[in-house]
Amino acid sequence: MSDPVLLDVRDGVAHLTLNRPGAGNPVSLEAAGALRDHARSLHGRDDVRAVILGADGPNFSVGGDLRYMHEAEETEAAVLALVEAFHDGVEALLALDAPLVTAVRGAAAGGGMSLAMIGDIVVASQTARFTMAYTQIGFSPDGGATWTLPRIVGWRRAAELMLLNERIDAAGALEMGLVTRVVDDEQLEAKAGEIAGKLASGSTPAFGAVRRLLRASATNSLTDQLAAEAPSISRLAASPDGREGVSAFFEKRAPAFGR
Ligand SMILES: CC(C)(COP(=O)(O)OP(=O)(O)OC[C@H]1O[C@@H](n2cnc3c(N)ncnc32)[C@H](O)[C@@H]1OP(=O)(O)O)[C@@H](O)C(=O)NCCC(=O)NCCSC(=O)/C=C1/CC=CC=CO1
Repeated sequence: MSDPVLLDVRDGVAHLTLNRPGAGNPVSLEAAGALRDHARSLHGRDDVRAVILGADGPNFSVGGDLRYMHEAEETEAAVLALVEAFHDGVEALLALDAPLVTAVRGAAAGGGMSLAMIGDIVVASQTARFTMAYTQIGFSPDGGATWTLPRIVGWRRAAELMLLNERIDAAGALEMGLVTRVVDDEQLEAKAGEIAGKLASGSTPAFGAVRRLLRASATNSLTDQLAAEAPSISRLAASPDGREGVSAFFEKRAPAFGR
């Protein structure tokens, strides 16, 4: 059987593609493991300066593979194994300096929605529809959704998404701030590629610092955050990219980062 998640690196951008289109790209044990392994393989690669996580077919992902969970003999152990593989993949993506663009068409349900939400930039097509889905089958969320969603849309709306499981269409997702860009269905890959391409020509260490600082801000006090920002900016200012950025400013040219 083909790889449930494809990886292709070209022009500084790693393309991760969920590849079970006929089944709606469920997060199966195989898919979670493949996502984790591919994400880990990107670590230490200087040629990866942005990542796009998208999906083949009409749906981004219907979420955790309910058939696997339903048929498991030891349900708790089986679901834990699946969630741990899934979470290892999420952690591996979050640990990269390279920013993450998620590209969503069709359904992003349960773990599929959680996965879409870890993008730094989330692009949706007109067909996108999001639902937390978990509690309607008696589950609690995973994939970091109880962390990301309150920070993206606020506690009140996050609670509603997780308790009522309403389907949010692309316009609703844009209005709520779940996504920042909605494009025609046939434009989705091009728009995600355009954004990732722009990010890939930027300063990857600076983007990595932004990702870490933003996440740390969720639990840091302002004093702690100031203490984290100071060594970060000073280290980056003295780095090759920082020096190039400032030189380019004075020379009135575009900076050439990380080459
Ligand atoms: C909103 C839907 C995602 C899409 O609705 P619709 O387009 O109307 O399609 P359907 O007719 O409902 O479904 C098409 C077929 O796909 C099967 N299917 C749908 N979801 C799943 C799934 N999650 N696992 C397995 N199979 C699924 C569905 O049975 C249909 O098959 P048949 O044609 O053979 O009948 C809608 O489908 C929907 O609401 N789906 C359920 C969403 C859901 O509950 N997802 C799981 C939430 S829990 C979770 O995500 C948990 C984890 C745990 C572990 C690790 C990782 C992630 O998450």
